[in-house]
Amino acid sequence: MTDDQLAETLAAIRPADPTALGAARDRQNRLTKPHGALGVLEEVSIRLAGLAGTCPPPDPSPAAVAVFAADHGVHAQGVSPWPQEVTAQMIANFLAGGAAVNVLARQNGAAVVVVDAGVVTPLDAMVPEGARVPDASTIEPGGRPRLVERVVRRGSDDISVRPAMTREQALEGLTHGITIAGELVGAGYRCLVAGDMGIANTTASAALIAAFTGTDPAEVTGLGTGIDDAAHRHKIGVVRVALARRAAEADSDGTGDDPIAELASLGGLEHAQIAGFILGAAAHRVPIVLDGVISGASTLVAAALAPDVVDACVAGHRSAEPGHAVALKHLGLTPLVDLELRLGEGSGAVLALPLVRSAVAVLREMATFDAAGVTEKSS
Ligand SMILES: Cc1cc2ncn([C@H]3O[C@H](COP(=O)(O)O)[C@@H](O)[C@H]3O)c2cc1C
Ligand SMILES: O=C(O)c1cccnc1
Repeated sequence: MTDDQLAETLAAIRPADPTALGAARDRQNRLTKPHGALGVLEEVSIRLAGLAGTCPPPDPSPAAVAVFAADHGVHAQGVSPWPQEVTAQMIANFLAGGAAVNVLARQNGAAVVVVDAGVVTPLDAMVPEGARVPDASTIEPGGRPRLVERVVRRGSDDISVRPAMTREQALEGLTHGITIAGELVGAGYRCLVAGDMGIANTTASAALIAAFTGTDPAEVTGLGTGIDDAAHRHKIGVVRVALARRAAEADSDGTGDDPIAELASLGGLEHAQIAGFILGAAAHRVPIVLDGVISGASTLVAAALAPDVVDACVAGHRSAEPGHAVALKHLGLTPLVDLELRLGEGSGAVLALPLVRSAVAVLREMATFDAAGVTEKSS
């Protein structure tokens, strides 16, 4: 069942439409500005035209941010200075509207849905009355944040000791993410944002990025929520141990070329759902704005399953985590802003939403030289 849904989604992901891409490039060059003067905004508008298959593309609005939350067994290795229960406490904060992503989403007109993908701490007493909804199709623009429960298991295993989850659990997570993207698109959202919450998830992200890009753990493992030098060295060592364990596992079971096995072994429950969410958005040809190192790592998984998924992605920002830049380079994506953020939750992506809309508005609304009667340069 889940295999079928994944196969169907992967089959639906197609490259950018070359005719719409060409039309958007041509139109950008006829707008009343020097060629290329709007820089990366031009690239974004062309990318979204290719995704929509029409030039100009539709306004990427309204937007919805799905914050996927889960806990990580590798937390036991002392890779984060924060206690694990902060993951659940932050879910309560998201639902009460008090987290950074809530403030930024309110300001930028994005709806927020929180997904429990596998948090260890029981949420019951922390969830406000009426906040739980059965699925994401009822999330309203301008409405209060809601919680959707898609718990595959309560917390992943410690990746430095054993696989984070089984292949079936990784598949189940991917499928939930695909389904949630479909529900939001069905509800009328025309731009999706993937956010994350999970204490210790920068460790699993570093492991995925090292594995998918072949980069040394020292280059992709960062300070996360803020650790000192000794803890950082230890964290790099933990990622190294996880990669060595995975390499031995792949040697013995022959899964070295299987992105789902890689995800199951080194990732987290939220990485699985975020990767599915990205695949789902791409299958529906709706833009997906990426946040920091967690969504970067998840996009590597998605791109290994369906390389054309990248044509649906916009890199909202570049996080201070070093692995993020490595992931973006591997994917060929240029981040829109670099504000030295290192938060996650979808915060950097939500900040970039006005820029994504501006990119499209320019292509839709600017006058051409012909229409405005402006003389073009002579050579
Ligand atoms: C209060 C608080 C709010 C957060 N919001 C996002 N994160 C971010 O930090 C965590 C990853 O960093 P590490 O791997 O170092 O634990 C994730 O939960 C991520 O979403 C937060 C972390 C904290 C402490
Ligand atoms: O890159 C991110 O999004 C990030 C960085 C540090 C901690 N949590 C998330």
